[in-house]
Amino acid sequence: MHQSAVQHLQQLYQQLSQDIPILTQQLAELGQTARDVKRDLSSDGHLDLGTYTETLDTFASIEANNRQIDTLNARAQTAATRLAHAKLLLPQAYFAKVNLAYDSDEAEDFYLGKVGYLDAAGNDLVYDWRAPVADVYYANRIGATSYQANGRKIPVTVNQRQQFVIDHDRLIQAVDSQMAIGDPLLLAVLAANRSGGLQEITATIQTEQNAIIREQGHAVVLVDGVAGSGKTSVLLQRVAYQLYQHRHDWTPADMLIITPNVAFSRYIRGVLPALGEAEPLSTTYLNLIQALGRRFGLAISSLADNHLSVLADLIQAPHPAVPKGLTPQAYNQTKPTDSFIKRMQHAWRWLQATDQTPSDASQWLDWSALAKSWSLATLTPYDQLYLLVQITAYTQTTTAALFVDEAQDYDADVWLLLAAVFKKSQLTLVGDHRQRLMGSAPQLSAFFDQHQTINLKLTTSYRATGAITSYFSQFAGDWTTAIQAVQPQGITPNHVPAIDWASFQTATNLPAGQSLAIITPTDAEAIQLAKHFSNAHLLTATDRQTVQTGINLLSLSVAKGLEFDQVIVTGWESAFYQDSRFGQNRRYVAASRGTKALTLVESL
Ligand SMILES: Nc1ncnc2c1ncn2[C@@H]1O[C@H](COP(=O)(O)OP(=O)(O)OP(=O)(O)O)[C@@H](O)[C@H]1O
Repeated sequence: MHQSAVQHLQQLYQQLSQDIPILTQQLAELGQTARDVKRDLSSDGHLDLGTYTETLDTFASIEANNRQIDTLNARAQTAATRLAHAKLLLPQAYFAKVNLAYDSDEAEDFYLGKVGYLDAAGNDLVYDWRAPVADVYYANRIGATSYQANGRKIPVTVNQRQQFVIDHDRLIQAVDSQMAIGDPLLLAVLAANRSGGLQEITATIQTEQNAIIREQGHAVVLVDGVAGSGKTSVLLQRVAYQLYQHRHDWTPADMLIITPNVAFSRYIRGVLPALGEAEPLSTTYLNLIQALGRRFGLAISSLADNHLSVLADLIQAPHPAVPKGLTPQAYNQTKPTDSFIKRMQHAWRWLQATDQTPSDASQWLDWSALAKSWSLATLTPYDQLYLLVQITAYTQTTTAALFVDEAQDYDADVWLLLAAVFKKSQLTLVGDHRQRLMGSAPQLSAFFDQHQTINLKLTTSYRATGAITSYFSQFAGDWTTAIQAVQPQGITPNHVPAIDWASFQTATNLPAGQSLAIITPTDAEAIQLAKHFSNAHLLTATDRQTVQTGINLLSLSVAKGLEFDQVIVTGWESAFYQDSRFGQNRRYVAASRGTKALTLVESL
């Protein structure tokens, strides 16, 4: 291995190791000074408000003390961030290097890490993977090229692109990436065992994934990607990227991720902290709607039997009669030929201007009369929420960026509501149109302004061996010919007529550290199967636990989005998987959960 590379790592490692105790000490001292200043302040805290000049002196000294506290706080914040970064980088100071030449200047090495790090003089020792210059690394360019920084195009020549495997101060492997066939580091990462939660992928982000993570030209990013193509990983890396881009004005509390269930939220927890960011907010759609409903005084227990799609059209049509509950004066601010929604929005603004808004919006309009006027049997609380959001032009401004995973599973009502509530937020919606397990997925792009929307695809599947990937591809409909595998062939999937569950556990020889999933068609079968096991993990949608080493029992709908080293799918020939409408999709989802081994059991 190159001596200078080894030396460089050791120097950097030494610097980080030295900085950690220094920064820890600095933080403790700053904390002590802040406490001293506050104590002094409170001990002579009486305000000397005698004469006019004394008053001014007192205020000036309060002001000076406040400034001192602000400065101390800022210094403590800087030291705390630097300490956190040094700790994060200690096990792996960087994962890549690019050698770049700008104009006629001498070429220079840029090291890329999970976070950036400066020396005491302010020189960049490690660049953050999200820094503009890192784009040339991920975009896999070599030779004369350019990247964007602060809206400017920076021309540059990439001379060399290297990847590293590092363990603290040991440089284990260095790969010249334009020389390597395939991507040996990617393959090594993909061969690892899977249990616990999803891992961050910073060191091995692929070019097509990088384009999604760094997309900045559109407020709405729609991603349709095949099973195992890294959609969830890309979504999380994009959260981190957007936090970096907006580091002066956004915090993790400004980011919201909508996940299918609690088990999935648990599965992705930990990825952002591993990238040096705090955990963003995540919730299910139902929870989000319930919280929104409460803002309007509505108790929403279910989303079923809603009329949002119908209402979206109805509110665009004229509605001459004054809605019951509203004063005619408010409604008559606009022409009778105007749409219902235009008139209602004007009416709401008029009520606001005249200080007449209802104290309880949920009780304001006569919902059953309104339902009747539209020939609807009823307006559910969820319908009422949609109408109130539209009428009051409500926008959730506290969410700067919204992310939705498994987007294919949501119906039109969801997109109608999210598009209205989050019209000021950046949206990233990822899904796979073939992974829908019931009902029919609406065309997502129809709900957003096409000028603000970009549609991107991911067709390389990283999760599984070549054999498993080609096996599940046959059920992927229009994706079948597009899906590409990157991993070696591995073991061919295995069909068996039945499994004797009574003796299965003792007969199974699962390698240590590996996870095995037994995927049943429904929860009831997973619960039934659990009776044969003494220590299997039963996973349900509301569980707070996630994938574990050893045996996991779960239904297909819970298995969605998750992955395991080995997978056994039960009932492969049952009506559930032979269903004429959804059988293929179900098989595609089930067969794409295993990374190394797949067994299809014909019976339940
Ligand atoms: N660039 C990458 N480097 C390393 N691992 C990757 C990369 N891209 C994806 N992976 C791995 O591939 C697996 C699948 O990723 P992920 O779960 O994000 O895919 P997905 O498209 O959301 O899958 P699905 O839709 O099938 O649930 C994960 O183990 C992830 O860590």
